[in-house]
Parts: sequence; structure tokens; C-alpha cells
Amino acid sequence: MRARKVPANTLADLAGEEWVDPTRRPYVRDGTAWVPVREGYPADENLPERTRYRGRGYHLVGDIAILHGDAPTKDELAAIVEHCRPRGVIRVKGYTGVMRIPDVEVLYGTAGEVRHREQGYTFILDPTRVMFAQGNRIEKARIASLVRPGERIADMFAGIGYFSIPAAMSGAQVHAMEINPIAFEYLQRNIMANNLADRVTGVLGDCREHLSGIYDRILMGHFDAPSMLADALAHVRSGSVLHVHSIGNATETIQKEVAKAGLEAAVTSRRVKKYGPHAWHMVQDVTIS
Ligand SMILES: C[S@@+](CC[C@H](N)C(=O)[O-])C[C@H]1O[C@@H](n2cnc3c(N)ncnc32)[C@H](O)[C@@H]1O
Repeated sequence: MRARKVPANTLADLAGEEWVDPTRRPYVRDGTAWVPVREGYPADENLPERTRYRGRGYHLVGDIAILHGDAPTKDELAAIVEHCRPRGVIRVKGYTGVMRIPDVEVLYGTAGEVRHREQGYTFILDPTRVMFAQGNRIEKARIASLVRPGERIADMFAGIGYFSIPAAMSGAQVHAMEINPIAFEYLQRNIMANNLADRVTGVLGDCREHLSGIYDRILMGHFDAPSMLADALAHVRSGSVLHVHSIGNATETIQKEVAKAGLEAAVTSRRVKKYGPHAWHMVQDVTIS
């Protein structure tokens, strides 16, 4: 593929440039993008054609490939290494406890801290120590698009800043709460890495003890969120929106909690991603009337 090498963060500005071949996707790695060039325009490099990957699914976080589910076969692992040439390949066997600590097996190379770029945000994290939900990419982008500048947002389960960083980048003032000291340290580093110190206030501790004042939007990115709704509902006004994550549709439970709090709300439920053979990770948008 004939390509021009550019900083990855300039990719969005190149859409529509005459020399860009829109029929092919750029190849992005470590902050650099190789953009396919149309016939007749000069290129910086001639990259070998990439064969189409049809192997076992994985997520690349920084330079570590992450697998979920069953252990891969030797051939599946070799194909992943050949395809993305990662520093390491890990398998997340599951997550334990309320802090969702990953139970991880290193299958190839080395693992550890990475600097992951996604949708223009920087996330520093160690995927062997804290959760990073790649399957929530669309939900992150959706939240970023809903947020209006100046909104006051509570992120009750901030993790390393998966939602806090995009929301703050969209102009919100975010109160980000996280109970796990390791995830909290990464949250603090990600606030700095994205230059958002004036928009995100991180707090280490149980969100139920730190919610304060009235919020325009409350992010509840934890499967136990429905059980903590009463705490959140003490900090809303008419027009506030809560994004309540759950396994399966939680509309009925949410409506009951809203009524118990003496409020009324419109609830819409949407799928985030598949969670096991018969279950879905859902998010409910709860708009207080
Ligand atoms: C499933 S992770 C989700 C992180 C992020 N919101 C996302 O969707 O990718 C949940 C996070 O909530 C944190 N957490 C759990 N219970 C909490 C509580 N009561 N107060 C604050 N944080 C909590 C965990 O430590 C974990 O980092």
C-alpha cells in the first residue's frame, strides 16, 4: 500500500484531502498513521499489503492484545502475534469483586502498563491490574456526544476515566469517584495526560459517600448500579439524566426506585454489548421529569 506517514491525531483533518484514498483504511500505530495515497500523488512509503485477518477476536490496548473467553489454540495465538505484533498477549479469564479486578493469564511476551489512544483520548493503564472495557467504545462516544459544555456530571464508578475523560473533553465539569486505589491512580494520571485538571475532580472512595449537590448527568457504569440508584436520585433535578448500566433490561427496577424517591422519569434501554450466551450489557437512560 502506498502511504503517507502523519501524526495520528491529524487524521480527522485529512478527510476530504485529494491525495487520500478513501477506499482504504489508514494503518495506525503508536500515535502514527499511514494514510493510503491515491494513484498519481506522491507517497512516503510503500507498505507491504496486509492479509485479511480472520482469526480469533481480540482487542489491542496500547501494544497488548487482550483476549476474553476460552484459552486460544497455539495457532490462534500465533496468528494474533503475526497480525498485530504486540508486546504481549493476555487472556482475561474474568473480573472479581466490586472493583472488577481482572484475573489475567499472560500468553505471550510481557504485559504491564500501556498508553492507549482511542477516539482522540489517551488512557494510561495496566490491563493486568485494572479493567478496560473496549467493548464500550460506542457507548463512550455516545456519552461524549450527549454532553453539553458546562454540564455538571457525576461519574460514580470512574475506573481509569473511561467515561470521565470523554465527558470532560466535551466540556463538562466532572466529579469522578473511584473506590479502587490502583484505578484511581490511573484516573489521576489520565486527567493529567489529557490536560483536564480544570474539568475533572477525582475522589478516592465510595461514591455513595461522596456524591454532593445536584448533577445534570450521572454516569453509573457498574453492573450493580441499579442497587445504588437511591443514592444517585438524591442528587438530581427535573431534566437530570442518569445512565444506568446493568446486565439485562433494568427498566422495571429503575422505575420502582424512581417512584420510591418520589420522582418520575422516562426510561429508555439500549444494548451496549453481548455479555455471555444469553445476556446483554445494557444501559438505561433515565430522564427525570
Ligand atoms: C466495571 S468498572 C467500570 C468502569 C467504567 N465506568 C466503565 O464502564 O468502563 C467499575 C468501577 O467502579 C469502581 N467501584 C465499584 N464500587 C464503587 C463504589 N461504591 N464507589 C466508587 N467506585 C466503585 C470499581 O473499582 C471499578 O473501577
